Amino acid sequence: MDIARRCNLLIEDLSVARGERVVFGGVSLRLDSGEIAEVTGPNGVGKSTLLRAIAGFLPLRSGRMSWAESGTTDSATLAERLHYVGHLDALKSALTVRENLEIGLGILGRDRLTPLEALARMELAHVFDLPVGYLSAGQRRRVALARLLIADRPLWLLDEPLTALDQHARTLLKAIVADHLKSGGLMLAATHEPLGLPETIQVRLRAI
Ligand SMILES: Nc1ncnc2c1ncn2[C@@H]1O[C@H](COP(=O)(O)OP(=O)(O)OP(=O)(O)O)[C@@H](O)[C@H]1O
Repeated sequence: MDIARRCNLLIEDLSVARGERVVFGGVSLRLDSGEIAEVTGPNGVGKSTLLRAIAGFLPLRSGRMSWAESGTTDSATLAERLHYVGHLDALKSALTVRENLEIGLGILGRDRLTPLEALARMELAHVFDLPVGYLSAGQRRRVALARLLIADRPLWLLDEPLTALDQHARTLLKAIVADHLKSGGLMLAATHEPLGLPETIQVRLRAI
């Protein structure tokens, strides 16, 4: 990512409903290039719902959301600027890791690392040609996270990114997140466990 490109995500007074029920309301947040926020709160309070709404998978009930960039003439939408990694890994078990990552290329485009380079960054190059169905839960998670490194998208939305990762993989993830933020990226994570990165903005959701 071009360090000269500055971006920000502005969320104002957001509320989202699932079915007839309003899950949360009054959520506001401003996130600028280089910043990370963690969304916390008890089970069922709406952390995943908030990330999915920002990703454009769920409609807003009320409130506003905007994305701004400077230093680029490309007027992409927010959906084209984000990576979303849900708590389900969205990998196809019958396909190899290589094939799964190559499908991602078609959807996300590629302008950063190759699939093999991205996998090597997550220290999993040796499983490149194995079917995903052969992998452990933590290895699957690492493959899903490797996708972040293939297409250069400034906003990362990660739902419970630490799930199934051992201590070493957590350290790898923290390093790629720190690099992303240093190069002007933004990240919003829904998590029960803090990632432990400095100056993290806290968004605490409360039951309504
Ligand atoms: N597809 C759905 N249809 C209707 N309600 C849903 C749906 N998915 C989730 N919900 C409800 O929305 C609320 C928020 O769920 P969400 O998954 O966002 O919570 P969460 O804070 O991420 O929880 P957890 O910590 O358990 O992951 C819950 O009450 C849940 O039952």
